[in-house]
Amino acid sequence: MATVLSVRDLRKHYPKVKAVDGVSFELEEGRCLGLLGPNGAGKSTTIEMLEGLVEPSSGEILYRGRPLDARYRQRVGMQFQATALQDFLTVRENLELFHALYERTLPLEQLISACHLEDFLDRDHRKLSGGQRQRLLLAIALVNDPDLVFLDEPTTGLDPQARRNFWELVQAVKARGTTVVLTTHYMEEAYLLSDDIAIMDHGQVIARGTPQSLLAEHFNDSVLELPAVEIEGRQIDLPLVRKDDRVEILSADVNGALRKLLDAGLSLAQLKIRPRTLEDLFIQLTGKELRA
Ligand SMILES: Nc1ncnc2c1ncn2[C@@H]1O[C@H](COP(=O)(O)OP(=O)(O)OP(=O)(O)O)[C@@H](O)[C@H]1O
Repeated sequence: MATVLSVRDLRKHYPKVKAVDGVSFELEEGRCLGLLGPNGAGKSTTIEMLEGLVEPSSGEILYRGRPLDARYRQRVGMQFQATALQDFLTVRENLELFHALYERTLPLEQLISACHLEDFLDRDHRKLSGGQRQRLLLAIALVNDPDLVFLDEPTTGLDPQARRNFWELVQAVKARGTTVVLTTHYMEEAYLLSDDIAIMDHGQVIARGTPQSLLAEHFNDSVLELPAVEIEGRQIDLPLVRKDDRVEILSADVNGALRKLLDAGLSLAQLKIRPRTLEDLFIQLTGKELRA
């Protein structure tokens, strides 16, 4: 597999904050890298430097072995914020505007059908729903048939159905072999779409790997969950974590934990057992809850 992006010791220091402070990674062709991290971790600044929009303080970014240049700008796709859309123009006119900026493009009708824009082509973009707007912004990101596409929190603010629909579109983009860099606050989204995950905090990458390898590396236990009322007032020789009206028990020996709960006379009718998730890993590594 060819390396699409090589990032070495990338930094962006502002007078009062080290927004990005020594990020290095390689991204292989056709893979999706999910950048995760709490607010202010440096994800957007990293993406903006990779997009060529923000000048790094130091470090190196190579695209297919060469520094970022005019050719790079023709070959990458960026999902802009809605502010990049032109007011008073329809969806089709906005698409045409971006279409005209590139030498190599996908036929507009193909983009319209891939991103399901048919029903509101003649509407002013300010009259679109959140999901429709994100689909338009994705279509614009794909207008130049990019080799590498950046999606910065593409589903923030969407309802669960619109988010799932958007994931299908991203999976279709991946199926074409396009390399993707994604930032997200949704762990389910990261798990589903990313081949590789980089968790950032304080401007640095603090964990990197496939979702499965990260979980295997950091956890050997499962989570047993019971309603708190089941446990109240009982002595149980297990590490318990109170979460609102539930209690979580972390155990690498599920059989042993179940025996102890039964010996203590608990009803296990409402017991849930789940494997560890990316959300658990995120909280363990950053000490922060996810943004709602
Ligand atoms: N132009 C700027 N001038 C000064 N500080 C900045 C600038 N841009 C970003 N920062 C700071 O750099 C840090 C990283 O910001 P960044 O937006 O990259 O984080 P993020 O991980 O994308 O956060 P969020 O999840 O909230 O979008 C923050 O402390 C932010 O306030």
